[in-house]
Amino acid sequence: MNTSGTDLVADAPKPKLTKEAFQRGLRIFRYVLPYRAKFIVGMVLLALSSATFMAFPWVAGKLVDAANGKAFTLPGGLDLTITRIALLLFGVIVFQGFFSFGRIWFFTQVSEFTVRDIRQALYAKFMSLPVPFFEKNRVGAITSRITSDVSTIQDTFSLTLAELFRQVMTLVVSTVLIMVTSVKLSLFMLATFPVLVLAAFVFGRKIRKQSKITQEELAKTNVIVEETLQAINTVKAFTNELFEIGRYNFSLNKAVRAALRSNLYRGAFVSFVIIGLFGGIILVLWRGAMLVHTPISDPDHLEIGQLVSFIIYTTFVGASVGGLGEMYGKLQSTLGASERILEILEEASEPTHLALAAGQAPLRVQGNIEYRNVAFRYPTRPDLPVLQDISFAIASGEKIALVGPSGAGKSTIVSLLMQFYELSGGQILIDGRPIGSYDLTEFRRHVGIVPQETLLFGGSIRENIAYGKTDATDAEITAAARKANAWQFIASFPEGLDTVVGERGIKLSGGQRQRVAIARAILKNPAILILDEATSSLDSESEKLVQGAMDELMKDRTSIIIAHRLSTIRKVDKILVIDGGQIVEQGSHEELADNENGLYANLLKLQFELT
Ligand SMILES: Nc1ncnc2c1ncn2[C@@H]1O[C@H](COP(=O)(O)OP(=O)(O)OP(=O)(O)O)[C@@H](O)[C@H]1O
Repeated sequence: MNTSGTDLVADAPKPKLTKEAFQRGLRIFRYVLPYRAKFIVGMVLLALSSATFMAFPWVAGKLVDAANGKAFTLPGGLDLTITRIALLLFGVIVFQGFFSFGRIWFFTQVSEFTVRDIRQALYAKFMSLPVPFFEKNRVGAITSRITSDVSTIQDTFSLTLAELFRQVMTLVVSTVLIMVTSVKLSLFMLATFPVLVLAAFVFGRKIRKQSKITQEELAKTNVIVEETLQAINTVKAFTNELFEIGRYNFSLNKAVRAALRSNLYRGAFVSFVIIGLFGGIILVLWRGAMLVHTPISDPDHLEIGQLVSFIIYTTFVGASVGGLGEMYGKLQSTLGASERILEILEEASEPTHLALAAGQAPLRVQGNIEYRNVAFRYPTRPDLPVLQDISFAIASGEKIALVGPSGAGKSTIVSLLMQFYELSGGQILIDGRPIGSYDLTEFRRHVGIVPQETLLFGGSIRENIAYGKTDATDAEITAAARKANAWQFIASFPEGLDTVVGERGIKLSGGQRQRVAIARAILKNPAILILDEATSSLDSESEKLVQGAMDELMKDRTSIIIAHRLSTIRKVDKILVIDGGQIVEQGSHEELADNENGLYANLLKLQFELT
């Protein structure tokens, strides 16, 4: 029994084992269906190994009887000597070994394949869920679905189910066998021993709760240490050393008190197990010995061998009663885990698809964009209108810039074009058609994005550029890198395109990362382009290279630039000035700069002063 207080699944909520919870949780079994043949073989082997396990005490009892001078005669009339019975016993064990091997092998296959399928389904689901899902749920919580919840289920398929089956079978068969041996002694045993085991189990759970309290108290003292050491300057500056020492001592004493209390229970538990459980066995032994002592003619008389088997079966009964109690907790965790997994699998996906449907012609997009009275609130903050009445039009091949203070809504405007969110009002038209009427995957293929902060995936520069077109040839990748002004720095690395970047590789500078992102977008060759300028300033050399790459990228494409440095957008066709989720001014650079009281002219002045 686990009294150490380490309860691995304690943190996950556990549903009550109701019929509904059971039925809902059982739906996870549909992932086992493809492997049902293996599952059935595993079950048969499990039954066989349990049966041989159950035969062991019986044969062992016969061996004791044979030692006692009582021959063991098989139904065919064959007398078994001590050596033969010992060999039989050995045979039983060998069979059990083989059956157990087979059971583990088959159940492992079922659980590994099932869990692989569940993980695949979950990951595919994650990929297809809409962006708001990831804003409403913490990433940690989502990833624990695919890690710890799936592991819980794996344990169930590989161990818990088999254990459950074995415990039930052991309990039933042991009870029947001892009943056959001696009804009187069985009833006596069943009235005492399992009750003691159950009491021990309940006691054990209480102790685990107590140890958890101790751990929590100890964690609190650690928080004090961590906090104060991290902010040691603040502690010293406020001369609060004594105050912190007092706080720590108080918390530590609380932890010690909790630990003492928990160990008091633990000590009591250990002595309960020793006195109670072993006492129970002694009680049964005592009753059994009395029965052995009765004359053979007495209907209740027991042979010594029978008593030996009886005692072994009794420990089996005790172990399975305790085991079933533990199983209850495990089943709860499994149901909880499978419910959480199914919940995600049943979330609505975006209408994306991975491959082009047969016979479907590739979508053509000219790149005419029109926003008509677009209003928007983020699903996570429905009370806050982020965009109101946004209307503008861009003809194919035109370039516009969005400028405005931080938090005005510029990034939001472009993320709506990607259809990451549903509009709260108004319409977006592409080539005169509502954006929602396009096939989502096909449409996104025609929109390229160079984000503010380029996240490179761990891997080579080649892989990172080819992310824009996964089947690109080396020549295409090199050409894109050249156009993006990235070739110079890539060629300067000894490993060129194979240079590993990301967590385990070299770190590229901000300007270099952006040029990789631009090369990616060039490869993708989209009709519509979104450029989110980096806020952190680059040095002038790097900026010139990035700007040149952007100009190359924007050629012949409808482009929307989110600009933070106004110097970079003088050449655009139109500038939209956004403030508080609305378009407050629009026009060319000259027009806006001339309007002295306007926001744009003010922003321009501010930037000029700063530089
Ligand atoms: N995913 C989100 N969920 C909820 N609110 C958001 C989300 N993204 C942005 N917002 C809010 O929407 C408003 C507009 O943000 P947005 O990022 O569009 O501004 P921005 O003009 O692009 O700012 P910046 O120039 O600083 O990038 C802000 O109030 C912001 O807090």
